[in-house]
Amino acid sequence: MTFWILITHQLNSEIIQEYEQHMQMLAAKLMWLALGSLGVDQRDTIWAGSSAGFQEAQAAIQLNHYPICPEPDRAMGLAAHTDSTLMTILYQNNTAGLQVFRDDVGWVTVPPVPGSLVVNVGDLLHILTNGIFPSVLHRARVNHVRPRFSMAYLWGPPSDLVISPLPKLVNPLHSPLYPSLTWKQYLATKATHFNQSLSFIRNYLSSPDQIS
Ligand SMILES: O=C(O)CCC(=O)C(=O)O
Ligand SMILES: [Fe+2]
Repeated sequence: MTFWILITHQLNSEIIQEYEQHMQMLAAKLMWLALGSLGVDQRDTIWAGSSAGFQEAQAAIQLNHYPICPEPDRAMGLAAHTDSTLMTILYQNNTAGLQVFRDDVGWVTVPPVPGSLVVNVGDLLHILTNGIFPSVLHRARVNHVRPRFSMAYLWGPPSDLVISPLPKLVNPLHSPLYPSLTWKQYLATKATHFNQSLSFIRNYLSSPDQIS
């Protein structure tokens, strides 16, 4: 909580810059762990740069505040969505609220664990891995006892970089499910098609120029 107050009072402070630097390094590390587990290395991911640190990556920090709500069953803090990122690294204060959707059981609460961060796979990692790492549908609930805060580090590629299923993950048995497109194009699609965006672009495999 103290950390949050400091940040909100000094948005341009060194604290946020330092947090950003740590998140940048963590995101690169997590990206290699994810890609490495699929046998993808630096040769297959040219934009990672010579130091493999994804220096060209773009990121934003989103600060979320969910005030106490007298009727939490009649309100939603953040509606169900997937993130339009490669991945999102989320800090939540010690108040539960984040839920992820699991096909087999429905909405599941992600309990805040002190000192831990939550990593959400975003739509671009879903595309890049041809759906092997599916992006996660999630939402944030409110409660009537305590306010909730979260801080999302939204991490993605350079906005004009063309993203497509990694060639190494595509073969005659696993055809590419998504077309090539930039983050900018994907965000424009998301603005129109919301949670249907991934299935929408799947239908445009043969004519990516038409995506907007
Ligand atoms: O507040 C949360 O736990 C979720 C935030 C989130 O999903 C987002 O900022 O995209
Ligand atoms: Fe999110």
